[in-house]
Amino acid sequence: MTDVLRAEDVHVVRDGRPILQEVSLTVRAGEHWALLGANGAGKSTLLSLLGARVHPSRGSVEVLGRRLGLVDVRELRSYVGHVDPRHPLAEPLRVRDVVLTGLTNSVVPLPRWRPTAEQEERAERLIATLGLAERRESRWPTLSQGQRGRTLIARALMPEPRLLLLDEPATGLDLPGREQLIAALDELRLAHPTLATVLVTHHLEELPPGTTHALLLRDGRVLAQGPAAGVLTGDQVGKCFDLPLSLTRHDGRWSVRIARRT
Ligand SMILES: Nc1ncnc2c1ncn2[C@@H]1O[C@H](COP(=O)(O)OP(=O)(O)OP(=O)(O)O)[C@@H](O)[C@H]1O
Repeated sequence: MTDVLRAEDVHVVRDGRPILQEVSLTVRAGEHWALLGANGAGKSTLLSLLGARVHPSRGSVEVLGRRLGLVDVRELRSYVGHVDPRHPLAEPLRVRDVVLTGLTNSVVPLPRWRPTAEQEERAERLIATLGLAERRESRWPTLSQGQRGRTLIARALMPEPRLLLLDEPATGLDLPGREQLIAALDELRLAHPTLATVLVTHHLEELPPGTTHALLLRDGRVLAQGPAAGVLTGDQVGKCFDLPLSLTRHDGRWSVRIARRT
């Protein structure tokens, strides 16, 4: 399988403080990674690095064989969809127009820019895949947080990225919103079999059943990584959060609780 992303021995230092240390990660086409760790462990920093928004202080990051620092970051970013729940949209754009801004990588439509018929068709298909067909004409301020999240995923997919980065996409969602998001992510996996994803979350309950791999970060270092079944265990996740944990998996979904002493 193709390497979509390869980070090797990456270090990030901010204000003289190490934020990430000795992080290596390879993501291949069709893999779906969960990135877990306590507050401040470095998850968002790692995601920004993978999305070519932050440069490593040491080590290398390659997106589709192109090395960060040696090629135009705008070119690298065009291969990566980054879904940021803090998307700074203030204007009352319609869902379909927000989705189309994924092509211009702008917050609002660029003046005089018009999509082609194929681009409009792609936007419609993604809107349908993300379960937003009935909302295509709704305006941003009238959308629920879950609908906004799914709109941003469709937007990030417009330029046909090979890698989709999702930073806590279920934050603030109610139960139906969270479940719709998880179903939409699984649908996406089936509709785009070569797409790779990296999803940051605090809650294992938010992981889609299609999650194939996991990486646990602790204090800026990789505690464990690899196929999800081997990494998402009570023992490993417990070490990551410094708690005695018990994990179970049912119908592809994970749940976690404090382990009871016997
Ligand atoms: N711009 C910055 N300058 C200095 N330190 C920073 C900067 N951004 C983040 N940090 C620090 O880097 C560490 C990792 O932050 P990061 O946001 O990557 O963690 P996280 O695992 O995503 O945390 P959370 O779960 O709280 O979102 C934290 O200690 C944070 O204070």
